[in-house]
Parts: sequence; C-alpha cells; structure tokens
Amino acid sequence: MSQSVIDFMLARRSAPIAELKEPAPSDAEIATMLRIAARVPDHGMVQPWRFILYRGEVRHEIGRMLAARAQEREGHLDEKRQQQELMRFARAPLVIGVVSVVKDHPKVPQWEMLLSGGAAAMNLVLAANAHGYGANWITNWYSEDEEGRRLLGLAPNERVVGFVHIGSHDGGTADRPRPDMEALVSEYSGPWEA
Ligand SMILES: Cc1cc2nc3c(=O)[nH]c(=O)nc-3n(C[C@H](O)[C@H](O)[C@H](O)COP(=O)(O)O)c2cc1C
Repeated sequence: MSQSVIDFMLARRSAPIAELKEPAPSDAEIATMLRIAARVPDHGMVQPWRFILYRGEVRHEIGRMLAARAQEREGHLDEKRQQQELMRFARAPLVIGVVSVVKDHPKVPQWEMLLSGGAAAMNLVLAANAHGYGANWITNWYSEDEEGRRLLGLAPNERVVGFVHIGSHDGGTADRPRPDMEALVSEYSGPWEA
C-alpha cells in the first residue's frame, strides 16, 4: 500500500483557472503527463483519443477567433464579453485539448470510446497535479459548437472531451463539498423494480 498515493487521491481538487500562472510544465514534464494520460483502459485498443497543445501566442490567436465566432452567434459583444473570449485560452500557460476520436469497431460501442477519453482527461489532471501543477478540466460553449471545434483544430468526426488548463498554483483553494458516500453506495438488493 502506498499511503502517499492514497492521501494524494483523497486531497485532489481542481484549481480555479484564474489562479493558474507561469511557469508552465516543461516539454519533458508534458511528455510524461501525456504518457500517463494515454495509459488508460481502452476496450479493443483503438486509441480513441488524441491531444492538442495550446500554448504561447496561439492562445491569443484562438481568443481572437473565438471572439469573432461568439459575435457571429450572439451579435455585437460588449467590451466585457469580448475580453472574456479573447482571454479564454490565455488564462493558463498551457491548455491541453483531450479529443475523442471514435472509430468503427465490430465489437466496441462508441460510447465506450468516449468513456476512455474521459479516463484520459482525468489521468491528465492527476498527472499534472502529481507534477506539482494546478489543473482544471472544462469544455465550454465552443466544445458544443461545430465551428468552434473546427477553429480549435478538431476534425468534423471528433468531439471535445475537455480542455485541461494547467499551470503553477499556490494552492490554498477551499475545497468544495464532497458527496455523501452513504447516499451513493448500496449492497445489491435484487433487480430494479419501478
Ligand atoms: C466533462 C466536464 C466538463 C466540464 N466543463 C466545465 C466548464 O465548461 N466550465 C466549468 O466551470 N467547469 C466545468 N467542469 C467542472 C470543472 O472541472 C470543475 O472545476 C471541477 O468539477 C471542480 O471539481 P474538483 O475540485 O473535484 O475537480 C467540467 C467538468 C467535466 C468533468
């Protein structure tokens, strides 16, 4: 048993994106985090995910594209809304897109491939935390917008599992309420009856 791993898992929490700052993880750290992200259960070994790195100046280019797309959808944006879109990907020093790439397979249903993508995103969050960084997994409106996904580099058949924002974090964020486990767990008591 590794008590330090158990303590780490029991204490994990997301860092608010506004509190993520430089320095970003190094290339070597990112490579390790991605190896951990890809080390997830994957029925049929179809590798139904890929990863996109957004860092440096491209984060601002994306902000400009998202602001223009938001204006197309919503009409004129006031200054505050415009700034919000301009800064979407520039708040954290690194954003990693976890992209679900479902494939045709004779046995594995596509929803299971999507679940494997969720596991990859969670492993990525944990890997970032294990390297001492804060992380936050979000999706936001551009994940549900076909043109938004295209601007972010996804092909038409791909979906967003999450944009994991990563950066240095001082810690100290209050935890959120956690589930009451007694309400969630039961011994099996027979078939469901309505
Ligand atoms: C698939 C998925 C999408 C999410 N999208 C958003 C989002 O768009 N905006 C947001 O504020 N939080 C979003 N969240 C929630 C954040 O990850 C949130 O900060 C987190 O649940 C905090 O809980 P934790 O401390 O247990 O990590 C999303 C979570 C998941 C699993």
